[in-house]
Amino acid sequence: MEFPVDGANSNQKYMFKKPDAYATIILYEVSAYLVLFPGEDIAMVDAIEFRNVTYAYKRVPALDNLSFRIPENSIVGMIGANGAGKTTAIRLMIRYLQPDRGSILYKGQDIYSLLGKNHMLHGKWNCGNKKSRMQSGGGYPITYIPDLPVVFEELTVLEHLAFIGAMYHTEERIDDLTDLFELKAHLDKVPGILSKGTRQKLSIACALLREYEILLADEPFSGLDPKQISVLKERILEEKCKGKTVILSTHLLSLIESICDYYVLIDRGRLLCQGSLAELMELQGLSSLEKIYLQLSSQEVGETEETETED
Ligand SMILES: Nc1ncnc2c1ncn2[C@@H]1O[C@H](COP(=O)(O)OP(=O)(O)OP(=O)(O)O)[C@@H](O)[C@H]1O
Repeated sequence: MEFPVDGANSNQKYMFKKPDAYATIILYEVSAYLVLFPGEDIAMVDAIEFRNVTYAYKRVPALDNLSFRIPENSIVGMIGANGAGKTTAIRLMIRYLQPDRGSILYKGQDIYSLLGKNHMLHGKWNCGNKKSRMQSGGGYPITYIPDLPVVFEELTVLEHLAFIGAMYHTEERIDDLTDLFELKAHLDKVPGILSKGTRQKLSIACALLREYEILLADEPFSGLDPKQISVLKERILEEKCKGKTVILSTHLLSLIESICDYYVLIDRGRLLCQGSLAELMELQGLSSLEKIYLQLSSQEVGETEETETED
């Protein structure tokens, strides 16, 4: 590798005879950046960050001072027992619910600061064309596969897709998605006569139809046959290759172990642990995600039982 030498152009930024000196100035600039922006992680940006989030449904506590991070451009598995708070965390991320305490950040910005209050709930902020959304600062580009498909009972499969495609100006994707999820034979049917798995595929196609940066998927494999599970896994990996972030809430640990880069384990609304599989395996001295989950969740139950007995 050649480095610029003195004399050629005195206005050039780095003029050193030795590679060491060149490297030194780069190190100096990186260090200066870290001093100026100590909270910034150059290598890993957070797509989403929960900071001490607490949420209760009236008097039912669901999340308790929960903090975790979702690294950008990764596939993240959100894992926890029934009632642990995964769906609640997802509903907070899509701004369907609002935290009682704490904050949720999207790339370092409070999710509620991203667009005006009038656009906060139920996807209203998505209205308008692509250009106006870009002009409004890029908005909050999250799409969502709910745990139970949300459908309009009177609309056919094609009408669902045409409606959403028209809203987001992405009609051109309908053909590919109906092909991919084998929906072509069902285009004229209303949801009431579809099988559970086909309703789920409609829900997935609706979510993938729009432009987004983060895909939140709550039990997305529910009801899918083995071929379609494989199709969805492939599609999720492709989305990551395109720079997207995917958050998967699921109980199917062995299924997601092959695709997730990072895990967030939740128990009764609190964080059990988070990290890559390698980090978690090293930390816990165990060889699989299932073993880690079973070990940590049984520890937590044991601790609680002890406390309750003492009381
Ligand atoms: N609409 C609601 N009203 C009252 N309590 C609720 C409501 N939704 C959830 N909860 C409670 O909040 C807690 C967290 O539930 P949540 O659905 O977030 O758990 P989860 O981890 O998604 O569970 P699962 O794996 O069974 O889907 C539970 O105690 C649940 O009973």
